[in-house]
Amino acid sequence: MSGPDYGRTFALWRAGAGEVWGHYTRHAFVEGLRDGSLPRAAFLHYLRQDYVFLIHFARAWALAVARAETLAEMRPAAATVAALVDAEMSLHLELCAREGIDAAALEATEEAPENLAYTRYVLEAGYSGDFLDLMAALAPCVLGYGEIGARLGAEAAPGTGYAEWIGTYGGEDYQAVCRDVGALIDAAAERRIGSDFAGAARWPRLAGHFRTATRLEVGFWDMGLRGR
Ligand SMILES: Cc1ncc(C[n+]2csc(CCO)c2C)c(N)n1
Repeated sequence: MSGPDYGRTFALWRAGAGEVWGHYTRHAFVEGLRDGSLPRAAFLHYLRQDYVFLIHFARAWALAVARAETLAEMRPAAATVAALVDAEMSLHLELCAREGIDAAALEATEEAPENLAYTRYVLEAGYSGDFLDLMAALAPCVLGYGEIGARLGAEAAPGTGYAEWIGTYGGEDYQAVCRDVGALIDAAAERRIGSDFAGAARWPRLAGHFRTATRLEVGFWDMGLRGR
Protein backbone atom coordinates (compact mmCIF):
# COMPACT_ATOMS: atom_id res chain seq x y z
CA MET A 1 0.00 0.00 0.00
CA SER A 2 1.60 3.26 -1.03
CA GLY A 3 0.87 6.43 0.88
CA PRO A 4 0.58 10.05 -0.19
CA ASP A 5 3.57 11.61 -1.98
CA TYR A 6 5.46 13.48 0.74
CA GLY A 7 8.87 12.75 -0.79
CA ARG A 8 11.39 9.99 -1.21
CA THR A 9 12.70 9.77 2.36
CA PHE A 10 9.19 9.48 3.80
CA ALA A 11 8.32 6.69 1.34
CA LEU A 12 11.41 4.70 2.41
CA TRP A 13 10.93 5.28 6.14
CA ARG A 14 7.22 4.46 5.89
CA ALA A 15 7.93 1.18 4.09
CA GLY A 16 10.70 0.40 6.60
CA ALA A 17 8.34 0.82 9.55
CA GLY A 18 6.37 -2.18 8.24
CA GLU A 19 3.05 -3.09 9.84
CA VAL A 20 3.56 -0.55 12.65
CA TRP A 21 2.68 2.22 10.20
CA GLY A 22 -0.75 0.70 9.59
CA HIS A 23 -1.27 0.22 13.33
CA TYR A 24 -0.78 3.98 13.67
CA THR A 25 -2.69 5.32 10.67
CA ARG A 26 -5.57 2.80 10.91
CA HIS A 27 -5.78 2.67 14.69
CA ALA A 28 -9.21 2.10 16.29
CA PHE A 29 -9.12 5.74 17.48
CA VAL A 30 -8.75 6.88 13.85
CA GLU A 31 -11.54 4.59 12.70
CA GLY A 32 -13.71 6.08 15.46
CA LEU A 33 -13.02 9.56 14.06
CA ARG A 34 -13.86 8.30 10.57
CA ASP A 35 -17.25 6.73 11.35
CA GLY A 36 -18.10 9.03 14.27
CA SER A 37 -18.21 6.21 16.83
CA LEU A 38 -15.33 7.58 18.96
CA PRO A 39 -16.76 8.46 22.39
CA ARG A 40 -16.62 12.20 23.02
CA ALA A 41 -14.90 11.62 26.39
CA ALA A 42 -12.05 9.79 24.66
CA PHE A 43 -11.67 12.63 22.16
CA LEU A 44 -11.58 15.25 24.91
CA HIS A 45 -9.08 13.24 26.92
CA TYR A 46 -6.94 13.05 23.78
CA LEU A 47 -7.29 16.80 23.11
CA ARG A 48 -6.19 17.68 26.63
CA GLN A 49 -3.13 15.48 26.38
CA ASP A 50 -2.47 16.77 22.87
CA TYR A 51 -2.32 20.33 24.21
CA VAL A 52 0.58 19.27 26.43
CA PHE A 53 2.04 17.29 23.53
CA LEU A 54 2.06 20.36 21.28
CA ILE A 55 4.00 22.41 23.84
CA HIS A 56 6.82 19.88 23.79
CA PHE A 57 6.48 19.44 20.06
CA ALA A 58 7.01 23.18 19.61
CA ARG A 59 10.16 22.81 21.73
CA ALA A 60 11.34 20.05 19.37
CA TRP A 61 10.83 22.29 16.31
CA ALA A 62 12.66 25.08 18.18
CA LEU A 63 15.53 22.63 18.65
CA ALA A 64 15.36 22.07 14.87
CA VAL A 65 15.92 25.82 14.44
CA ALA A 66 19.06 25.48 16.57
CA ARG A 67 20.19 22.33 14.70
CA ALA A 68 19.58 23.81 11.22
CA GLU A 69 22.70 24.16 9.06
CA THR A 70 21.22 26.43 6.39
CA LEU A 71 18.73 29.26 6.24
CA ALA A 72 16.60 26.99 4.02
CA GLU A 73 16.33 24.59 6.98
CA MET A 74 15.96 27.28 9.61
CA ARG A 75 13.08 29.15 7.95
CA PRO A 76 10.47 26.35 7.81
CA ALA A 77 11.46 25.15 11.30
CA ALA A 78 10.95 28.65 12.73
CA ALA A 79 7.65 28.98 10.84
CA THR A 80 6.47 25.67 12.32
CA VAL A 81 7.23 26.87 15.87
CA ALA A 82 5.12 29.96 15.20
CA ALA A 83 2.29 27.93 13.60
CA LEU A 84 2.22 25.52 16.55
CA VAL A 85 2.29 28.20 19.22
CA ASP A 86 -0.28 30.43 17.50
CA ALA A 87 -2.65 28.45 15.26
CA GLU A 88 -2.49 24.82 16.40
CA MET A 89 -2.68 25.52 20.14
CA SER A 90 -5.53 27.99 19.56
CA LEU A 91 -7.54 25.27 17.80
CA HIS A 92 -7.21 23.07 20.90
CA LEU A 93 -8.10 25.96 23.22
CA GLU A 94 -11.18 26.71 21.13
CA LEU A 95 -12.38 23.09 20.77
CA CYS A 96 -11.91 22.50 24.50
CA ALA A 97 -13.53 25.82 25.50
CA ARG A 98 -16.65 24.79 23.58
CA GLU A 99 -16.81 21.63 25.71
CA GLY A 100 -16.41 23.53 28.96
CA ILE A 101 -12.69 22.92 29.43
CA ASP A 102 -11.10 26.32 29.95
CA ALA A 103 -7.48 27.41 29.48
CA ALA A 104 -6.67 26.99 33.18
CA ALA A 105 -7.94 23.39 33.12
CA LEU A 106 -5.86 22.69 30.00
CA GLU A 107 -2.78 24.16 31.64
CA ALA A 108 -3.37 21.96 34.68
CA THR A 109 -3.48 18.73 32.60
CA GLU A 110 -1.27 16.06 34.13
CA GLU A 111 0.90 14.61 31.42
CA ALA A 112 0.21 10.93 30.68
CA PRO A 113 3.23 8.58 30.63
CA GLU A 114 2.63 7.78 26.92
CA ASN A 115 2.78 11.50 26.20
CA LEU A 116 5.96 11.95 28.23
CA ALA A 117 7.61 8.99 26.52
CA TYR A 118 6.85 10.24 23.03
CA THR A 119 7.78 13.91 23.32
CA ARG A 120 10.96 13.32 25.34
CA TYR A 121 12.02 10.62 22.87
CA VAL A 122 11.73 13.11 20.01
CA LEU A 123 13.64 15.78 21.94
CA GLU A 124 16.37 13.29 22.84
CA ALA A 125 16.80 12.36 19.16
CA GLY A 126 17.57 16.03 18.56
CA TYR A 127 19.75 16.53 21.66
CA SER A 128 21.98 13.55 20.88
CA GLY A 129 21.83 13.76 17.08
CA ASP A 130 21.70 16.33 14.29
CA PHE A 131 18.91 17.98 12.28
CA LEU A 132 18.25 14.81 10.27
CA ASP A 133 17.93 12.59 13.38
CA LEU A 134 15.41 15.06 14.72
CA MET A 135 13.47 15.10 11.42
CA ALA A 136 13.31 11.27 11.45
CA ALA A 137 11.71 11.39 14.91
CA LEU A 138 9.35 14.28 14.00
CA ALA A 139 8.21 12.88 10.65
CA PRO A 140 5.63 10.29 11.80
CA CYS A 141 3.75 12.99 13.68
CA VAL A 142 3.66 15.58 10.91
CA LEU A 143 3.27 13.26 7.91
CA GLY A 144 1.19 10.55 9.58
CA TYR A 145 -1.55 13.06 10.41
CA GLY A 146 -1.35 14.21 6.79
CA GLU A 147 -1.90 10.65 5.57
CA ILE A 148 -4.72 10.08 8.09
CA GLY A 149 -6.35 13.41 7.22
CA ALA A 150 -6.18 12.75 3.48
CA ARG A 151 -7.82 9.33 3.86
CA LEU A 152 -10.49 10.48 6.31
CA GLY A 153 -11.23 13.52 4.17
CA ALA A 154 -12.18 11.09 1.42
CA GLU A 155 -13.78 8.31 3.50
CA ALA A 156 -15.29 9.83 6.66
CA ALA A 157 -18.99 9.48 7.40
CA PRO A 158 -20.73 12.86 6.98
CA GLY A 159 -22.21 14.77 9.92
CA THR A 160 -20.11 13.30 12.73
CA GLY A 161 -18.68 15.52 15.47
CA TYR A 162 -15.18 15.13 14.07
CA ALA A 163 -15.50 16.93 10.74
CA GLU A 164 -13.52 19.93 12.00
CA TRP A 165 -10.59 17.79 13.12
CA ILE A 166 -10.63 15.88 9.82
CA GLY A 167 -10.93 19.11 7.83
CA THR A 168 -7.87 20.56 9.58
CA TYR A 169 -5.58 17.70 8.58
CA GLY A 170 -7.26 16.63 5.34
CA GLY A 171 -7.50 20.17 3.96
CA GLU A 172 -5.26 21.50 1.22
CA ASP A 173 -3.38 23.83 3.60
CA TYR A 174 -2.16 20.99 5.78
CA GLN A 175 -1.49 18.74 2.78
CA ALA A 176 0.77 21.49 1.40
CA VAL A 177 2.59 21.65 4.76
CA CYS A 178 3.24 17.90 4.50
CA ARG A 179 4.64 18.17 0.98
CA ASP A 180 6.90 21.04 2.15
CA VAL A 181 8.13 19.12 5.20
CA GLY A 182 8.72 16.06 2.97
CA ALA A 183 10.85 18.20 0.63
CA LEU A 184 12.71 19.71 3.60
CA ILE A 185 13.55 16.20 4.84
CA ASP A 186 14.66 15.02 1.37
CA ALA A 187 17.02 18.01 1.07
CA ALA A 188 18.32 17.54 4.62
CA ALA A 189 19.02 13.86 3.90
CA GLU A 190 20.83 14.55 0.60
CA ARG A 191 22.97 17.20 2.29
CA ARG A 192 24.09 14.83 5.06
CA ILE A 193 24.13 11.34 3.55
CA GLY A 194 24.11 11.83 -0.24
CA SER A 195 21.49 10.30 -2.53
CA ASP A 196 22.05 6.61 -1.74
CA PHE A 197 19.93 6.88 1.40
CA ALA A 198 19.57 3.20 2.27
CA GLY A 199 23.30 2.61 1.68
CA ALA A 200 24.38 5.25 4.22
CA ALA A 201 26.01 4.08 7.46
CA ARG A 202 23.56 6.06 9.58
CA TRP A 203 20.44 4.97 7.69
CA PRO A 204 19.42 2.22 10.17
CA ARG A 205 19.48 4.70 13.05
CA LEU A 206 17.35 7.19 11.11
CA ALA A 207 14.83 4.53 10.10
CA GLY A 208 14.85 3.39 13.74
CA HIS A 209 13.89 6.86 14.96
CA PHE A 210 10.99 6.93 12.47
CA ARG A 211 9.78 3.49 13.49
CA THR A 212 10.08 4.18 17.23
CA ALA A 213 8.20 7.48 16.93
CA THR A 214 5.50 5.60 14.98
CA ARG A 215 5.19 3.05 17.83
CA LEU A 216 4.88 5.95 20.26
CA GLU A 217 2.03 7.41 18.13
CA VAL A 218 0.24 4.05 18.50
CA GLY A 219 0.73 4.37 22.27
CA PHE A 220 -0.71 7.87 22.17
CA TRP A 221 -3.91 6.67 20.42
CA ASP A 222 -4.14 3.76 22.91
CA MET A 223 -3.91 6.26 25.76
CA GLY A 224 -6.63 8.40 24.16
CA LEU A 225 -9.00 5.44 23.78
CA ARG A 226 -8.40 4.23 27.32
CA GLY A 227 -9.27 7.65 28.76
CA ARG A 228 -8.46 8.42 32.36
C1 LIG B 1 0.09 12.89 19.20
C2 LIG B 1 0.03 13.77 18.02
N1 LIG B 1 0.68 13.41 16.91
C3 LIG B 1 0.63 14.20 15.84
C4 LIG B 1 -0.07 15.38 15.85
C5 LIG B 1 -0.16 16.24 14.64
N2 LIG B 1 0.65 17.41 14.70
C6 LIG B 1 1.39 17.76 15.73
S1 LIG B 1 2.25 19.18 15.43
C7 LIG B 1 1.62 19.32 13.92
C8 LIG B 1 1.97 20.47 13.03
C9 LIG B 1 3.27 20.34 12.34
O1 LIG B 1 4.34 20.03 13.13
C10 LIG B 1 0.77 18.27 13.67
C11 LIG B 1 0.03 18.08 12.43
C12 LIG B 1 -0.73 15.73 17.03
N3 LIG B 1 -1.41 16.90 17.11
N4 LIG B 1 -0.67 14.92 18.10
